[in-house]
Amino acid sequence: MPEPTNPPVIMGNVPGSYALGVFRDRHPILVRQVRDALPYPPDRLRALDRLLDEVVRDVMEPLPASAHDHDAWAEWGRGRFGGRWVDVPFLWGESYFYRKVLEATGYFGDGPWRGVDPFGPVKQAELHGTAVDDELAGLDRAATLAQEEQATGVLLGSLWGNRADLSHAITATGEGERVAELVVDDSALLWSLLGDRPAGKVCLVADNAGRELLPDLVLIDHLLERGLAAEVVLHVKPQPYFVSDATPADVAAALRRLTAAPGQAGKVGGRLWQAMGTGRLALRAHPFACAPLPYTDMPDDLRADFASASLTITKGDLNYRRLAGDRFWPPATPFAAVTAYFPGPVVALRTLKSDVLVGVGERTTAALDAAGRPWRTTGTHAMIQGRP
Ligand SMILES: O=P(O)(O)OC[C@H]1O[C@](O)(CO)[C@@H](O)[C@@H]1O
Repeated sequence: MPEPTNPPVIMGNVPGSYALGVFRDRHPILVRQVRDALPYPPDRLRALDRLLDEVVRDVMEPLPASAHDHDAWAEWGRGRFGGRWVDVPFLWGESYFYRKVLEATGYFGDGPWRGVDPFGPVKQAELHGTAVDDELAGLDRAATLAQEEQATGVLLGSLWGNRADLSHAITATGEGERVAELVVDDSALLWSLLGDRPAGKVCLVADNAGRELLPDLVLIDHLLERGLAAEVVLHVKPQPYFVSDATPADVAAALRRLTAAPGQAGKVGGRLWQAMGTGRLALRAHPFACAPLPYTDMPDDLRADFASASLTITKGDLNYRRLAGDRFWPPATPFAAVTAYFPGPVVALRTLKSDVLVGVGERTTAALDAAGRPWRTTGTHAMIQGRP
């Protein structure tokens, strides 16, 4: 398949655009929420106030020279510091924003706030909320279904779990009803990639913790239990990112939540706990997971990991943006062409929360546009999109 010519990168400064709204509206709210979420001391509060001022004045400052990753960001951000936040690529600017939040809270510092997740309180509230109780109880009902329905259920559970994203929730007006009909449905391809050959390694590149990670873990258990995967590597973020992105600590918390639950949920938790102990389920938190770069730029060790998998499943909108490239692709551009660089079969499970879209025919986009309600950035629509 010929390589498509790269269309323009999504920038933050397009008037009226989704990206501009994230910089202008969401980021200041988020800094204020972080400020109020934990009892920070005066120096951290001052640092958070400086960050708030920086995003409101819209002048991007570099990381302090003492930051452990100062040089990497200086290189990635060459020519950008001192300029406006909105004038950088959307993906780059959002990534840098979350890095600056961690700097302000002292996450990497030498003080007592080192390693304290600034988004911990919202993640914990979600994980221990009653919505999760209900969702876990649903696993008992699902266990009575026929095998094929169970498989569909765990896949759709993981897919729609992506709506539970606490960064999107900040400015979203209500949850918005989900539209059951998928924009793209390559689920048959996914099952055939898993079932038509001896079970191998599956990489699952996770997105959000809590209400998304729990159904991801249920999907992983399904793959291991049904012999569709011999081993699973669960990729998470090495540090807090995009509010609710899953870190190793969030995986541990989700597994504890599962094992403490009654019924099927507890059984799933017990099996996965054991799988972690034997290495059938491995955790990886590669630094590249928080880099402001698309997967085309992935380092060799990560490439080798994906290359050795019989399937990589990526979760969520941000991973989709990194997989396809955060660009204004004509929606009909084939997914297979855009992801040809990826070192193995890949399937993306995503609810649509940003402008990137490929592999969707003109008829479908026209019909969705004609329905007269926003669908590309609201998380109401979803897709399962892959290539062998
Ligand atoms: O949790 P997800 O599905 O990766 O979505 C995160 C999304 O939230 C945003 O930060 C804001 O909507 C998007 O830029 C991003 O793609």
